[in-house]
Amino acid sequence: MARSKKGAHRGKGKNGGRGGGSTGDRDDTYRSDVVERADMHNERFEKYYRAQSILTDDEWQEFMETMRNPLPTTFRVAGSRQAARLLNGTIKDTHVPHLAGVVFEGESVSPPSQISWYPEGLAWQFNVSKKVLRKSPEFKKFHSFLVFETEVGNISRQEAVSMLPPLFLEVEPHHRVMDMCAAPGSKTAQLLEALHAQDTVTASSIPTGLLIANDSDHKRTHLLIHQSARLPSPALMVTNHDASIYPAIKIPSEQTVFPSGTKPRVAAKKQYQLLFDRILCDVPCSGDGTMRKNPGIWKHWQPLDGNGLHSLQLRILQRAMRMLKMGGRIVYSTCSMNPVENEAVIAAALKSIPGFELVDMPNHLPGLIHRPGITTWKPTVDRSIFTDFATYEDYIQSLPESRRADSKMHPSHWPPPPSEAVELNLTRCMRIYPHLQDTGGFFIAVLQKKPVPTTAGQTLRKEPSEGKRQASEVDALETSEVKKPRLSSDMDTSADPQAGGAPPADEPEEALPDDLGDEGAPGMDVDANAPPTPAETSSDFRQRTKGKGKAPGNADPNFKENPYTFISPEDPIIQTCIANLRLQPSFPASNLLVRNPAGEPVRSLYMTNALVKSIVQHNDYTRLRLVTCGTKVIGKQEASAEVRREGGGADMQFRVLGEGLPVVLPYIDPEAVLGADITALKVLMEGYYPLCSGFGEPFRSTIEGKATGSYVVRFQPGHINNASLSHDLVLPIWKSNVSVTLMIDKRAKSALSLRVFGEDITTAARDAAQKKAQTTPTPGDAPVLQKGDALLAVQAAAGEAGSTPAPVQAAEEEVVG
Ligand SMILES: C[S@@+](CC[C@H](N)C(=O)[O-])C[C@H]1O[C@@H](n2cnc3c(N)ncnc32)[C@H](O)[C@@H]1O
Repeated sequence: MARSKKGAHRGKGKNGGRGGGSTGDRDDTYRSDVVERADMHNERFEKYYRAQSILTDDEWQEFMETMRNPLPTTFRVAGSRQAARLLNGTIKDTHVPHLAGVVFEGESVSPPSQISWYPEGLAWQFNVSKKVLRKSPEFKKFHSFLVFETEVGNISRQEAVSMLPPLFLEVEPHHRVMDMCAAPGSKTAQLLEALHAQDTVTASSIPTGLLIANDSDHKRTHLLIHQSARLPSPALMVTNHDASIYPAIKIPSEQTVFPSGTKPRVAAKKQYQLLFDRILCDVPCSGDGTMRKNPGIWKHWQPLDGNGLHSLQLRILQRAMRMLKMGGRIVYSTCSMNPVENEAVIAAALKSIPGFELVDMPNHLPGLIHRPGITTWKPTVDRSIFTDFATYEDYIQSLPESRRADSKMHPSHWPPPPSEAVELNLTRCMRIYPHLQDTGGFFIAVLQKKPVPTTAGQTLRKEPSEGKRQASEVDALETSEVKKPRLSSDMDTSADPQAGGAPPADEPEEALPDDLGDEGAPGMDVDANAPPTPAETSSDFRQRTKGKGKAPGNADPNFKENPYTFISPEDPIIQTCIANLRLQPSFPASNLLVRNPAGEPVRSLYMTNALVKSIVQHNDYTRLRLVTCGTKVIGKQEASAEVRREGGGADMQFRVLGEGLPVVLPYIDPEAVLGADITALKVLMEGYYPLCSGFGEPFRSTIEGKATGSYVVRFQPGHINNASLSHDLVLPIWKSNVSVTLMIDKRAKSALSLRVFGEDITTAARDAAQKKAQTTPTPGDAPVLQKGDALLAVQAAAGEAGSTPAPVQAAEEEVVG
């Protein structure tokens, strides 16, 4: 077996809670090494939640019983909407009918079913044992399909409730979106998909909006990069900050949307603070809603974790509120059922920053069953679940004076007085309990920033500022004044200018000062668009035109990422790329950047949209702690020895990368895209370097007539034997002297092969099968597979590349978990 079925279980994540965890998702913080059912008890848990009266006595048993049952397997068809629809069609019309009527050991097994509330039926669930997945040929095959499509990012294995928050944000392609606590990134992927709603099956759109995915854990930001590589986006930035003190981001006036009536004095300023239309606060929490997936929590759960996280959760939400545009929306979510992490945070945030309201969205997702937020609760002041103090004052009075200052409890742990709770509309929050729809436990609140009416027809024109710097938010001129949060000393952020401390009540709105000294616009204004002079070397030219997203001063010396350097469109290498790749004049060449200390286009070119470029150019990337931005589109192809011998290579250095092709495709001259059919695709699948002479006509003549280099091929829909290509497929190839290579990752190739040909016909699969045949162990003595072996195991599972029993089990644990 790949891992032990028994053993100790870690009970707490980072940051004192689910900090590293997430509902579902590929997240190992609370690895669910199996806990015996008999051990699924925790007196403190029961006592605490009984005291909260969140459920009736009748429901309590059902709730507790469901908490002890394993979760169904759930997944979401991911990627751009059109592509997702196609794959969903395959699941619905091909896989599910095959799985209907399966009988295993005398019992019928239900096929996957669509999650009723997920839009367009793109999310699924099924509840079958590992034994069925292993032994039933039909389910084994379906499982292989899931493993492959998960590997290449077309399917996201995600807990059902974890899919909810992005659906309540209703992101549109022009929105400026912030995901405050984003790693590992399953919700980030959903937000990106919404930003890319205009994508087609083959081509990506370039949204005018923006998604910043942030996480305070540097290592985990790399999970975000991995996750988002599945939907390459020029509109993405990944940052590494403590969300509760997220810095103000500057944007120039041309990226600012001025509401009508903006004072000329304000509009004339050069820089403003970027405000967001949508912010997700999926905050670190104690995670007791994930107990079904992470049964180790049973052993360690205690309510002081929730008490301890409350302050951080509140500060993150308050920071989000200060970065929101008027009319903008925040979704606050946790996978905890504890009111101290939920309604208490919402109530304290609403009280500390006026001008916000909870949005009532009970029927937003028809079919979703949830309960209203609660208006009163009983925090415990110690581990023994002492919940008898009705107010903070009662509690603090009970302490000897000498201990009061050390208390970890805050007034905001307690519920507001009943009339205030009604005023705050806390019942508009949404609570999801496991027994309602066989899910994990979850909490969601949707907040909106509203204009604050003052006298007839007028609104307050007060803006929050970034501490002493008076950074204002011109996008939201008509917002409320922001009061200093009523937090106790350890939560008070006003001393930190980046934490958004509140301005004096009468501070007028101000744009950021034009003269930012060390943070002014970087070097692109140095005649960057003048073409290279005849005397100038490429390198000189680059020095002159460099537009690094880095400014001196204010920089964070501990931030070690490479700088971001925008390359001038006139750069000789860019010009060569444009010519060789046949990119049309509309190609946004000025949005290409490189990431290396020298700022030279030596390996990969990334593409951003205009807004991301603007942010990179107007902010010190070390202050932003920018881990990545945009998406890789063009990469250097080392010329083969053969090409170099022939004197070639210099002109052929760059090619469109497979991952960047959807972004670049709309700009490639259609005449330059080669046409082919499913037969040519089969040849390219079956060999690493098939000879040009091995293709049928007309593709053979087309490709034989081409010089060495990078090309893009559009495969038309069609059928051969049992294989079927139902839609256009566009892929990059590399033509050498006499052969051709499909330039996609071997896992993507295998997934594609399974989808189109019904089996893995790739060379990698054949090689793997051969290798396995030579080393097949005797049953019972099988090797433990590593993560990267999963594909191999899947081939075995699907019976397509030899079969050994143990690796199949390993693959199951990768996906079914
Ligand atoms: C519940 S998880 C987020 C899950 C994520 N939204 C998803 O759907 O994949 C909470 C995340 O918050 C991060 N985190 C903890 N404290 C933070 C802070 N102060 N600022 C930003 N992120 C923080 C943790 O590293 C963790 O990745």
